[in-house]
Amino acid sequence: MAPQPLTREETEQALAGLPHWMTDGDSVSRTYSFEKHLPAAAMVVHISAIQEELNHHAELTLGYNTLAVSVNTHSVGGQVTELDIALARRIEAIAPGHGAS
Ligand SMILES: C[C@H](O)[C@H](O)[C@H]1CNC2=NC(N)=NC(=O)C2=N1
Repeated sequence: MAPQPLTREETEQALAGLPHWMTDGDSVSRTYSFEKHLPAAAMVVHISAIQEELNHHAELTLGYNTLAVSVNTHSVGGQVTELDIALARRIEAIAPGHGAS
């Protein structure tokens, strides 16, 4: 069954439990900072493994010591669904282990 798009209010409620994540109404996103480049790159690989497990994939933009994550659900026309929130929660859970802040 196709996931149901969340309203903006539902999205903001869900993000209340995910500090530093934000929404523009069409996606949820967060930018992480690192001390160095390689830990940021390693977190990309770790996120990629989670994404394959969930079959849900974010846009990941790797900078020198930053990693920007942005995700929405393509199958419902690029809206936010619980699948995006679930991925954001999984990413948040691994972030401290990569020294991301
Ligand atoms: C065929 C495959 O299941 C789909 O393309 C998956 C893969 N990853 C995905 N990722 C995201 N963000 N949205 C999707 O709708 C989506 N669909």
